Amino acid sequence: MNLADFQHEIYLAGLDGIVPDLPTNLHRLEEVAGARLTPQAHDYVAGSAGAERTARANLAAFDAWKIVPRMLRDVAERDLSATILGTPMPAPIILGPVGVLRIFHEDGELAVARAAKALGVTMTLSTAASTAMEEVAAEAGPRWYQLYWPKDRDLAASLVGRAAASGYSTLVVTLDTCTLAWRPRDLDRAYLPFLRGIGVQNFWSDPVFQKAIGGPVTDANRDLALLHWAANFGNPSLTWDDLAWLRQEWDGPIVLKGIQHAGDARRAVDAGMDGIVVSNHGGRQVDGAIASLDALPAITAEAGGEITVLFDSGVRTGADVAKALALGARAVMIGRPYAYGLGLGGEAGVRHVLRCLMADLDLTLALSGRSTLADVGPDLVTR
Ligand SMILES: Cc1cc2nc3c(=O)[nH]c(=O)nc-3n(C[C@H](O)[C@H](O)[C@H](O)COP(=O)(O)O)c2cc1C
Ligand SMILES: O=C(O)C(=O)c1ccccc1
Repeated sequence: MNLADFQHEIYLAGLDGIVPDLPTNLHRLEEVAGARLTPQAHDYVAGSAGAERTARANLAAFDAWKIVPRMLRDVAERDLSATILGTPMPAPIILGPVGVLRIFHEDGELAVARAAKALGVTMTLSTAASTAMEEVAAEAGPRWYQLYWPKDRDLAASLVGRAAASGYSTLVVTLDTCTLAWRPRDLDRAYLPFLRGIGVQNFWSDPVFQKAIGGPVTDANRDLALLHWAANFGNPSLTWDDLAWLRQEWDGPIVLKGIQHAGDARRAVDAGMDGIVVSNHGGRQVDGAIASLDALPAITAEAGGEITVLFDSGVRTGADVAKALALGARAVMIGRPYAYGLGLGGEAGVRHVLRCLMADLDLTLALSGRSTLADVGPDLVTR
């Protein structure tokens, strides 16, 4: 696959008067989605914590870094493929974990799995998925599993055991959401999809969970199931010491998602972790927190040589990906853009988003004189 092919396809279709169904500028997807999603679902995905200052800062941080292109470097043959934690990728772009995808489209996680598989892109399935992990696995290509570590250790063990058994190769443990933040848009609508029983499928289908509530979830015990879910979902008492237990439960790579401080990156190395995602959850957790891109340089300086550093929060364009790579990330995760793509166009909408971002990245790097990821380093950018 030539990553820039998508650009040629769009221009060729244009000769027949066919223009793309969705905007190719992924910043614009949010506006378009505003007109098409339910107001609750749109506010849920577009919204962030507090006054949404960190969400805005995440985007603005990319504006502060500028790419410095180089010329005459023979960029005719290009290859942006990478192997990240043993997973081969056509480009250093991963679908990050986004829960409750059925609020955007009836095919939810299955549509995302099909789109990702068609392009050989890795998807990360959320613990808060609206489709059970085994069902998603049956349709998915390369896949990672994101753990929201529940209070009950047996339940945690069961979730990760099921993920391993159904072929999820890397465990992504999200640390920044041991409880949901103050999110005014959701509060003002009294909207939480999980309270409506969406995003609980990995629990409903779990044998340890079912045992705790005395059997499979039915209309009769649904309220009990939701209470048990709510009591278990977040685990604010976790500490770094708990990672030793998880390390024993999971044979493959473990990635800690939500790191923003170089000291925590160091602790991840010390705890025997394989990777980290420098992320602030898209500004959905601590409003007023540092922009995720601004946290990246100190973290890669501290631990980039010892642990695989991934990045998310604010990635919308090929230039954004290039900047994160230049500042030391090995790959990026995307979140909101593919949720909008799903809501607007189902499987084809997710494919559109991925092809836009991969083609844009390829063209950005080529026009900057870089044909492989090995050519991308700190000298690509300046402030
Ligand atoms: C609607 C929505 C749901 C999310 N659900 C999860 C989740 O279940 N698990 C998780 O680790 N992160 C979740 N995230 C965070 C994303 O993985 C990612 O960190 C974030 O979207 C990055 O910010 P951006 O989309 O603005 O680039 C969610 C984000 C959104 C927008
Ligand atoms: O909304 C979120 O950001 C999120 O991570 C989440 C948390 C719980 C269930 C579903 C998604």
